[in-house]
Amino acid sequence: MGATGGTDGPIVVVGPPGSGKTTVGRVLAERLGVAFADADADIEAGQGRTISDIFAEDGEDAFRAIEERTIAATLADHDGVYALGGGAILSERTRARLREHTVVFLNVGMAEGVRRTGLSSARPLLAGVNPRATYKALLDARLPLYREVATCEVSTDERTPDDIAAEALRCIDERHRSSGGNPSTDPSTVRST
Ligand SMILES: Nc1ncnc2c1ncn2[C@@H]1O[C@H](COP(=O)(O)OP(=O)(O)OP(=O)(O)O)[C@@H](O)[C@H]1O
Ligand SMILES: O=C(O)C1=C[C@@H](O)[C@@H](O)[C@H](O)C1
Ligand SMILES: [Mg+2]
Repeated sequence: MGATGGTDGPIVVVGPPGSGKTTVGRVLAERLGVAFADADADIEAGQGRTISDIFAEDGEDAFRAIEERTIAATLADHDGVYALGGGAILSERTRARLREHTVVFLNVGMAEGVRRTGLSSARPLLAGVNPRATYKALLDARLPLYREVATCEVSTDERTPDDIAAEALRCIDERHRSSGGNPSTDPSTVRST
């Protein structure tokens, strides 16, 4: 039985860097009284090094392989709220696994996403010379993939994490009622924007 009592496994939170997956995911878990897990944090703990170091030492492909394995293991044995890394949905195998789960897509506009992520070197993909152009390219490429896996889409611009979490919970409840508790029976995403 999953975190909302509807489906097995965790409620999964996806979205671009800075969309608030970690921040809102924690609020969602608190409201549901369940555990929170974060794929980026689990990868760093498992590897004993930062994501920036993994990218620098082993490259992005190696990071993606670790990420895919880490997520598969947690999807199978965690029942709380689970925030994925921003690029986790690039993996076709991960997207296929997410079909069995309730997935909240936190959307963010380019200006706000760039503002929230700043120039932090903790996000190696955005650490280049033109983070604005990089962020736009990333959003353009990934938006269809976030939407492919999403059960609910919630816009996060100009809203507090509490407000976003409440909207996500309303959407999840609505979906469970209309689909008899199984997100895979109705693939259409409910957009709460
Ligand atoms: N709704 C919001 N309004 C304003 N600021 C926010 C909101 N949600 C998150 N933030 C801020 O934006 C920054 C990024 O948030 P957070 O780390 O939760 O994003 P993330 O999606 O987990 O990013 P990443 O993909 O890098 O893990 C943080 O400084 C956080 O405090
Ligand atoms: O958007 C991305 O591709 C990434 C986002 C972060 O959450 C980390 O998983 C890593 O920096 C890669
Ligand atoms: Mg995060």
